[in-house]
Amino acid sequence: MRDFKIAPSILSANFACLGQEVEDVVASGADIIHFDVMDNHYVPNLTMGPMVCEALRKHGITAPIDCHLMVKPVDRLIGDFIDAGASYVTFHPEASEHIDRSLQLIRSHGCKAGLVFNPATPLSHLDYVMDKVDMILIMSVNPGFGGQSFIPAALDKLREARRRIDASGLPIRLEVDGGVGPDNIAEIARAGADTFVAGSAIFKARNLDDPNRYDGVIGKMRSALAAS
Ligand SMILES: O=C(CO)[C@@H](O)[C@H](O)COP(=O)(O)O
Repeated sequence: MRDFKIAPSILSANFACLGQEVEDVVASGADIIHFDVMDNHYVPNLTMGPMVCEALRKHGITAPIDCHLMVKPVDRLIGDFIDAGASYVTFHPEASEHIDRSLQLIRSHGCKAGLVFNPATPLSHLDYVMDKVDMILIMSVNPGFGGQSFIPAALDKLREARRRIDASGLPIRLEVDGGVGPDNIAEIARAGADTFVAGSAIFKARNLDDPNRYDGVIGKMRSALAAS
């Protein structure tokens, strides 16, 4: 069985008590915290910056934080997020003038680097940089908002990304983001994903017996993965 990771997207958390929300979701079994950064320019929404990432680290969060930068241009912010405690920094090929340079910049700070593919962005951007990525993120919705429906064409793209990763022999994670939940996670895993971002599916499904826990929904996702 692949080493599956579940990464709640805090875009759907209660921002009024974000530190507690992240603590709760980690205590409920989350592996990675997915941190969506939107600039109201590359995508039509505005969310959080490096200060929020730093605040989570100061709050005591030690889980990996996966910063998905939906910002353009991206290079100037990379160092700020790494200084703030990011474990992964991923960005969109459309947001960098020099993709190879941006990937190297991330790795040069000792951070893991990733490229993100919108539904209509071809995987050919990987052609000459496979050895410089630690993560490939396939968007299964158009970026900018939580709560959208999974775009089925992402399954073919995941299969193609998995083929490229296996052919490379490199330890690259294959992440999927958008419309993922307990009902479709098995099919998505069979297409090749190993890292699953889920925002609304997790944060809208607190345990009925304890509003500070999300074990129920995370457990359902793990069971579906185990049976996939
Ligand atoms: O990056 C994004 C949206 O741009 C995602 O991380 C969403 O936050 C996923 O939300 P759900 O589709 O799981 O509600």
